[in-house]
Amino acid sequence: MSSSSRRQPPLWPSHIQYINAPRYHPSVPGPVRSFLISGTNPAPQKTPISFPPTYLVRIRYITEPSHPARGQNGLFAVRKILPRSHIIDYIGEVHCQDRAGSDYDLSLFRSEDGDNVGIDASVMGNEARFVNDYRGIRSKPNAVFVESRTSVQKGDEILVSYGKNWWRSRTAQTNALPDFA
Ligand SMILES: C[S@@+](CC[C@H](N)C(=O)[O-])C[C@H]1O[C@@H](n2cnc3c(N)ncnc32)[C@H](O)[C@@H]1O
Repeated sequence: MSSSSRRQPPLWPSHIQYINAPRYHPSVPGPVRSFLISGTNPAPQKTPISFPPTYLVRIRYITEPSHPARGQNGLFAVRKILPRSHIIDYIGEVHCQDRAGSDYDLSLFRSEDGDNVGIDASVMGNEARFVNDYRGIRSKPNAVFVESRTSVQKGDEILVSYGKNWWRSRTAQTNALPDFA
């Protein structure tokens, strides 16, 4: 199945576009885009990079009363995931804008020219956009945005740390959770 024909997964929200490869916002300068697409090669790559589907996780609606993201979705393991496994790529819209209001925006890097490059999955993305932060759920994350840190058991929710700054900028949630600085 080609990357463009892959179907969206169960429970995918109808108002969010499901994508299999990053999209580039016009705010991303050409050299930054070339770097991201083809490493150090400045020549734009004609064929977009496609990312393989994941068979390790699925989206699940959270109903547990004690879960701080109850009424939202989370990403859960469908089989045991060994330490250091690649779980899923975080795909979304690559941009160089201030998107402080987005809860789905990851900072990628700062370019030599000072562009802050982010990847925002608020309006388009893949299953990775449903990864929750571990706070209030487990004592520590079981994954990082680079590689799996510990083994993950079948049925476990995939949990990362969004970082203290992310939570500090959202004071309402921070007040509700105990273990922030
Ligand atoms: C990237 S989204 C994660 C997916 C989200 N649960 C959903 O269904 O779209 C980030 C949002 O999830 C919620 N969230 C994630 N981790 C949380 C946690 N530990 N406690 C409370 N809310 C959390 C917050 O509403 C946050 O703004």
